[in-house]
Amino acid sequence: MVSFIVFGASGHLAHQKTFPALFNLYARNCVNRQSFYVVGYARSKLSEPDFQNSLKDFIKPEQEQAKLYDEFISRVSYFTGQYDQADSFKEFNKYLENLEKNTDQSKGLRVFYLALPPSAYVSVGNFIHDHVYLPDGRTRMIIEKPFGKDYDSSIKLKEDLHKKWSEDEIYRIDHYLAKDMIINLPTLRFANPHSLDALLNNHHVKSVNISMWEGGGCDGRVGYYDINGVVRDVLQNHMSQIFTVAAMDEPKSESPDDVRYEKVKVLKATSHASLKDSILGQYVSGNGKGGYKDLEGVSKESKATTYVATTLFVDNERWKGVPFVFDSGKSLERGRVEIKYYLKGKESGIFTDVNQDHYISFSVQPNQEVVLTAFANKPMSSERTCVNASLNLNFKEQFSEEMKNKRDAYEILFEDAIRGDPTKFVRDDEVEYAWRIFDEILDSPNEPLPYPAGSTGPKEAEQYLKSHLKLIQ
Ligand SMILES: NC(=O)C1=CN([C@@H]2O[C@H](COP(=O)(O)OP(=O)(O)OC[C@H]3O[C@@H](n4cnc5c(N)ncnc54)[C@H](OP(=O)(O)O)[C@@H]3O)[C@@H](O)[C@H]2O)C=CC1
Ligand SMILES: O=C1O[C@H](COP(=O)(O)O)[C@@H](O)[C@H](O)[C@H]1O
Repeated sequence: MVSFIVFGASGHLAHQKTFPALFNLYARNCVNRQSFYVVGYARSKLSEPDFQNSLKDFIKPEQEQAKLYDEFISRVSYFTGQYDQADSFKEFNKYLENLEKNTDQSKGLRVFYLALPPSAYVSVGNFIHDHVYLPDGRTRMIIEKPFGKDYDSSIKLKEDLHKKWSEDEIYRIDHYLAKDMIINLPTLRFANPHSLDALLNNHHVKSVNISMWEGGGCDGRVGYYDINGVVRDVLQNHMSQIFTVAAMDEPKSESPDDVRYEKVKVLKATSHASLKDSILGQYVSGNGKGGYKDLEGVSKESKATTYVATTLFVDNERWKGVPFVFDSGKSLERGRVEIKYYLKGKESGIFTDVNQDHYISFSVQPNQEVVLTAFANKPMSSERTCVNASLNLNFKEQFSEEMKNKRDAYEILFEDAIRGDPTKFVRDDEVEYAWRIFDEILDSPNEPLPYPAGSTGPKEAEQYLKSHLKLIQ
């Protein structure tokens, strides 16, 4: 039997992401339906039917899933409790034992998911361990970013959690690790050593651009965003994770630890971001959209950064000398996430007269696509006429059947946590090294550079990207 317990069940994330993902797992038969129970836990005093009803607007079953939805909801219950009182957890243990009473309790698994502000993690983690913990690897705790607010606080959080929990019981979510293209990247690279991965090193690559552009602004999240900004929000976590998968060497095996060992090796060999070599910006009104400071609750003095461009180097054999340039922002022209490895031009031979910023790109969203741009001779031309061409692997076209059943990242991660596979979760040392890399640019004393909402970022970023990526055009 699996009991999946959602702390903070009354909140935004639980409704938006957690319960819909749990329903999908159930509907797709990815869990044993007969022995799967979901319990919402929060302080808000809600009756079970009221809580179940509150999920209706968020879970969107297909027409033919109506019966499954009712079945799923009948397995969702709700418990009102505190996060800082032992009595609540003692009561909760009785509640869970009662729920699990008709099953073989020596085989039961409890997965605790903390959709809570991080300030509650340690207290809740301690009480779970003291009062509702099952031994023998049958308890897992999933936590959400942010894992601290800088290097020092992340170490403290780790140490506090490790007083009771072993590392292999803690599952730190970074949902980017469960995006299609990121899951696919090791296969695309290491299963194709003579083609794709053969290109990905400092013999062929002159620079790498990891971009995470968001079309949306910070509406509805200013309380969180104003103290965190873009570096804490996405660069230290999602973009670092993309970076490690994009830069790592082939792991010795597919075991979670071998994979994460290679990712950590990259982070350890990586330089630290500096304020001197970064562009930090904040959106102002433009293109018919309001600016960051126009949002309710934002002070006119706010220095929160909503745009960043920065550059890192990896000091290892594969990547020595290749700049990894990151750029990310809110309220940009469009949303797109991609890794682009820019390829070197020819230095000798018969084609040195043509040069272009050719690249191999892995697009994470909105489309999942691998593109290799290259020169070709113009067809039907008897003379040598180099033109730009491209080789494309578009997931929607080549895997049309599979892409019809697209799964949300949370669904994939919950299934992995239930199965006990931590590969797509973040290990403690990954978090620490990533904080260390970005510590200097977390809180800049400088005024962020303005850029119009709906644009491509601060005007200074254009030149920055061009020169750091060594672009010709
Ligand atoms: N929302 C999102 O899309 C994402 C959120 N996250 C992370 O997930 C976690 C939860 O996010 P979200 O659901 O948006 O947060 P909410 O603000 O909605 O909080 C979730 C629940 O936690 C309880 N809560 C709120 N404030 C406190 C507090 N100060 N102390 C203890 N409990 C509190 C409330 O439940 P009650 O009072 O009923 O107990 C609330 O319903 C956060 O760590 C966030 O950073 C990560 C990625 C995306
Ligand atoms: O964690 C976060 O991620 C989202 C972007 O996730 P996506 O799956 O929609 O690309 C980001 O908008 C948000 O600010 C951040 O907290």
